[in-house]
Amino acid sequence: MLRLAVPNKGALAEAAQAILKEAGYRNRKDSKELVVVDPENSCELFFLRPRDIAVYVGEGTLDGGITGRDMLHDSGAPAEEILPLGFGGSTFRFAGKAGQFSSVHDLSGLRVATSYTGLVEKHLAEAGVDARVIKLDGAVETAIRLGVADAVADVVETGTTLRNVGLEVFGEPIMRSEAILIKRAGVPHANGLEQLIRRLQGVMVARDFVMMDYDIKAEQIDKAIAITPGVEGPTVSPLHREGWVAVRAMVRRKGHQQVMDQLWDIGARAILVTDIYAARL
Ligand SMILES: Nc1ncnc2c1ncn2[C@@H]1O[C@H](COP(=O)(O)OP(=O)(O)OP(=O)(O)O)[C@@H](O)[C@H]1O
Ligand SMILES: O=P(O)(O)OC[C@H]1O[C@H](OP(=O)(O)OP(=O)(O)O)[C@H](O)[C@@H]1O
Ligand SMILES: [Mg+2]
Repeated sequence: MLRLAVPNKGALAEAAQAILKEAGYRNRKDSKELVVVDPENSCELFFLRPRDIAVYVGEGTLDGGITGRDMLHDSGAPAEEILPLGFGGSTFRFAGKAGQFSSVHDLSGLRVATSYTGLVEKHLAEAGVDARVIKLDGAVETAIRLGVADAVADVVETGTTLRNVGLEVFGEPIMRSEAILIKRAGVPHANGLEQLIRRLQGVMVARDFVMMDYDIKAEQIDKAIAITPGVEGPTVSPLHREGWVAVRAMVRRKGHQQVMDQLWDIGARAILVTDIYAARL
């Protein structure tokens, strides 16, 4: 039985539950359900706070989990990333009053508020900066106005939260984060983990790619294949029309309209794009 940790709240919860559902695992019926048994997939899902997930997985009580890369590094738990999941993207950055700071070195002797003390202390130590790290649970952006800190270090996605309180980021990003699948460091994959990885990869492929079909004159096929090389090479079949072929290839969803334009320009017609419902490459 694969024992898996899933965020029960916060920015990653909904998308983590959605990707597992798309991968064929059972979902919980309501947000009060903390454990779901999924006998068809030999799996047990434990709904936990995102911050605690690396701790459970690092201790070996759970075989795998979904959390943020920043939270994994912050925890210092002996767990490792095995698959980035392509959602929940953010950067982890220092911020302060506009114009006051330009690099991490300006923090020397000052106070930095954060909920990610492990991550920030490590970063400051690596930069050789001696600053005091103040641990807060959340809403850290307010700490400057209330005089608890001189700067903050927090998750930045759109930057709206910072702008709303008149702060701006400074220095290099401390980390680029996204949702990741983790397991305990240095142990072999538990039973069922390989299958989970393959299924999640399949969901990401189905999300990132579309299927493109079109007809084109056989003499143009080399140009067409250069535009739509597919994953392992496109399928080219004869068309019931002298001198024409039908082509089928997977194409990245992003930019597929430009690909259609290029195909049209070299004479492709009947260009059709369809969603991929599920995939296993
Ligand atoms: N606005 C956001 N956009 C994208 N990812 C985010 C955002 N806020 C947080 N995250 C990511 O989500 C993960 C969990 O953070 P989250 O804020 O959900 O947890 P939390 O602060 O412990 O919970 P809560 O905010 O519910 O108290 C982290 O990896 C973080 O990088
Ligand atoms: O750049 P933005 O798009 O504004 O997103 C970043 C904000 O989102 C998260 O807050 P959350 O809602 O998790 O509250 P918290 O600070 O209390 O954890 C994070 O801590 C930032 O405050
Ligand atoms: Mg938060």
